[in-house]
Amino acid sequence: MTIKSLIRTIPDYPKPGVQFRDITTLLKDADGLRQVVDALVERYADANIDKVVGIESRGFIVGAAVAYKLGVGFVPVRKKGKLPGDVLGHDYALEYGTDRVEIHSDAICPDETVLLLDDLIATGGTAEAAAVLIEKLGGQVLECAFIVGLPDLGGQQRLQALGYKTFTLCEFEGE
Ligand SMILES: O=P(O)(O)OC[C@H]1O[C@H](OP(=O)(O)OP(=O)(O)O)[C@H](O)[C@@H]1O
Ligand SMILES: Nc1ncnc2[nH]cnc12
Repeated sequence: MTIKSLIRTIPDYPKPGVQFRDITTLLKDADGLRQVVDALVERYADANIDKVVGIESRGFIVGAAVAYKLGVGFVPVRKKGKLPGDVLGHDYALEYGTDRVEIHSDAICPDETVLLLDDLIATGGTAEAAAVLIEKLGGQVLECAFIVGLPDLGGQQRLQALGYKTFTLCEFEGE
């Protein structure tokens, strides 16, 4: 089965009007999980990546697997107040609410090449906030990669307008 066909849609979650793209049905499928990790590892195998940054919480799952297979370290970007050390933070708006993400100040070294990974891009606010944090630490964002893109919500265009490259494994458009 394709990656897209393994993603379940839950209408009106967590708020009326939101079509929630649920990747747990993809992750629990051994072949689906393998397809996702292998496709991302193949894309970035020769890109000289130093770190993979994954965004809480769903970005941790695929981010850690990809970092392991690329043979590089994994860095979590977390929601506010969850990281124990000295942090940098950035506020952002969600499709349904607002939040703040943080990264450990010593997580990225200047000039490191970073792959930013998350499960899904909607408005792009979360990924933009994470990319800003990586750059504040001196890292270079090679690309922002996602399992799912929701082009109707404009996130990829938003990141591209800011100069970031984006990549998605599948998209849900007008559905
Ligand atoms: O492009 P955006 O509009 O910023 O939205 C995308 C973000 O929203 C979801 O995370 P959520 O904040 O729901 O947290 P979770 O992964 O812990 O469920 C998703 O996993 C992305 O991180
Ligand atoms: N429609 C959606 N489905 C799953 N996760 C999301 N995060 C933001 N919007 C989302």
